[in-house]
Amino acid sequence: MINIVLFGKPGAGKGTQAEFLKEKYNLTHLSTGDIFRFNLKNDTELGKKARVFMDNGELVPCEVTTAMLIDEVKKHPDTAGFLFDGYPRTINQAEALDKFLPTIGSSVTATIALEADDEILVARLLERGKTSGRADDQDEEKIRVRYQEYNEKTAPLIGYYKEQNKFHAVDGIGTIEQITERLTSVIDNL
Ligand SMILES: Nc1ncnc2c1ncn2[C@@H]1O[C@H](COP(=O)(O)OP(=O)(O)O)[C@@H](O)[C@H]1O
Repeated sequence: MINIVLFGKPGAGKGTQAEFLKEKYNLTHLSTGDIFRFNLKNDTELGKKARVFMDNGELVPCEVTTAMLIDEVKKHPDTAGFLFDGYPRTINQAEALDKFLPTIGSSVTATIALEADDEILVARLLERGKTSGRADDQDEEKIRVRYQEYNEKTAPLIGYYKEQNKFHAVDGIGTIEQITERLTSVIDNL
């Protein structure tokens, strides 16, 4: 089983690249952002718990997110592997994943970060906000909160995975195809 964690700031292109990578490597794509948005749209209990945080650009509490993620993983017992997109986003979540995966005889294979400058990313998000309907993409203030959340809570994961020799970085600026190629070459050399 191969488990890849796609890592990057909001707007870095995780979702776009995940679409290609899941096909190429036959992986199950789990995007916590997408799962939350699905629950918001359908007004489920989970959606109700997540809405305030998401709308403000804050992280949803870890217990809620981790329970949801584990539920999703368990739905795919026969998969060739997972492509985690948007999870883990805190050290607490990374530890939870490292504790959970061995219970299904697995572990994180590698973390790949898509890197890009904040200015480029904020512009991308505002552009996406024009069509995505996402409340958190339409307001520069909320985007700023997401970057703050990233810097405070998510960035420390770089050190966490470096210590395990599982961290790889890829330049996230270029055409979609170029970036897919860069990611593919990292995965092929794992
Ligand atoms: N692992 C997570 N832990 C807590 N909250 C999360 C997590 N993943 C997604 N969310 C919530 O869903 C929102 C949107 O997620 P996503 O689409 O992945 O964001 P982005 O485009 O900012 O990377 C986040 O701002 C957060 O509120």
